[in-house]
Amino acid sequence: MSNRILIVDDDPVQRRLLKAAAERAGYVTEMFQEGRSALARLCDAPDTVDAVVLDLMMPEMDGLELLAQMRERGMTIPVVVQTGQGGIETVVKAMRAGAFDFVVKPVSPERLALSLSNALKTSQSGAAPKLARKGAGFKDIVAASPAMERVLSLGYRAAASTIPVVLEGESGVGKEMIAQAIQAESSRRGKPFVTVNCGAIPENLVESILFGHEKGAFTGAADRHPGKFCEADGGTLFLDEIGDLAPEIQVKLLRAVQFGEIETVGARVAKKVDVRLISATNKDLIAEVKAGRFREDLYYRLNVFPIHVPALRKRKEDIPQLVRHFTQHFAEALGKPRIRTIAPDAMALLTAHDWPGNIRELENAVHRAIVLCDGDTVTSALFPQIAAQMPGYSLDSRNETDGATSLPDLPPAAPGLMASEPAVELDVSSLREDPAPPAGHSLPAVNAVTRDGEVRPLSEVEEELIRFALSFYRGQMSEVARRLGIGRSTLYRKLKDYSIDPDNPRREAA
Ligand SMILES: Nc1ncnc2c1ncn2[C@@H]1O[C@H](COP(=O)(O)OP(=O)(O)OP(=O)(O)O)[C@@H](O)[C@H]1O
Repeated sequence: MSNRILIVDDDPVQRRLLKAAAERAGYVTEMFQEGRSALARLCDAPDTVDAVVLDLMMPEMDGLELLAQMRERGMTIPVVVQTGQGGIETVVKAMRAGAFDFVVKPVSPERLALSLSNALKTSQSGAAPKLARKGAGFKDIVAASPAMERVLSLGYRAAASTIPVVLEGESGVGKEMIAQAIQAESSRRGKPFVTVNCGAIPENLVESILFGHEKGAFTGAADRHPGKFCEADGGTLFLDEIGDLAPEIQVKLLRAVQFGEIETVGARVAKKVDVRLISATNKDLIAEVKAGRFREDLYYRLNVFPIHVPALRKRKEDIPQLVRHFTQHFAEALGKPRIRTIAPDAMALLTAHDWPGNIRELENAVHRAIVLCDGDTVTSALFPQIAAQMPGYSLDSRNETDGATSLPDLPPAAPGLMASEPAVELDVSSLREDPAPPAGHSLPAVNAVTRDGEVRPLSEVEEELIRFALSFYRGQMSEVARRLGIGRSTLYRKLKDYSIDPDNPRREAA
């Protein structure tokens, strides 16, 4: 059956052009001249729409508003936004709001067809094929940074006993993965590892899900249910989002931890269980205790061995290894063994991004890129959402009709400093970082040669490199100095010499 595309544009001429182009590419179309009726249609039957082509500038509910409303309602239908020449700022906003791609008016039928086919490919590939999780040990955790080495070393120690552990850290940093590794490395390996997301269970069901219920214990309890504590008997219970647990359940949990016994709903006697507890939270638990939302006695019972898992932006050294790891995994999982190379501009972009969604976000971004990758190289053009969020990276509208979101424009053929670096062999796989960025996706590198083919003066190259490093490391002076291999005072002197404003390295200092 043909895919159905919603076209939302207030301009009747544009609507006709888009309809003709989409239908020529084999899609069924539905037309809307403003955002509100399109939203009503989407809310009515979202499953019957495969993609949306959305004009950003419309009266009343504009494209950005419609996009926000769709995301608020949890709709993941891919949206291709279209903008007029020079509307790049709005495009950046739209990409941040989750648009899949953007095109510039008047879009060519070929460009629209390519964008829609990419959008449909990603949405139809479904959820990420999960990495091997059950039984995964410390060896499966990718870590290159000293911060993660510390986490792993604490994890190994925790595995040597049954001490209650609390893993603290933002969502997506790998807390559950570490909990599994602790279990896999402990004497309980091979025993049940049961996960409960305390924040996701409706309040009235938490007690029976955790501690179980007898048949007929309450209306609707048609059968006996053992509960997660019983399921985990002999193994480990992983309590995710522990900070979301209601106060009445906290009391019962305290009893289970203190006495090793649980009270099943509707049962007359308590039951002994042998469960190792690992909890996780992305809240500041001590602040929750201070605010009276989390019991202090329970806090001290659970938090005997705290492990803080840092956010990915605080351990950027892990990013290249993670990118290679996920690339290899998804290339295999999606049957694309041809993908063996990561372009340096892609690696630079991914390393510079701050990853608010941490490793989960990185994993999803690489998954999406591998789905879209038709060649053998992962390029930065496969990460338009990330590029849109990067200060210093510009979405160059001139190349949009070529089907690519291009990154900073540089003299095309001149060999850059980075381009002269040798290929890097990946340690985790046979993947290779490509030393030469493909044409049109040039690295924001410093070129060694002028457009006339002559070597540039050292001072010019140095100045450009310092400006680039300041943007790349977001003005973190110690990091910039360390990476450039100079002292901080030398760096400050050079900023003065070259009149570089560290807060805005692309401009001249005042
Ligand atoms: N160091 C790592 N190496 C490889 N994969 C990782 C690593 N850390 C996390 N992941 C992957 O990232 C994803 C998110 O990890 P995980 O679910 O463990 O995070 P979390 O901190 O428990 O998140 P949440 O708080 O939202 O539950 C998983 O698919 C996991 O396999």
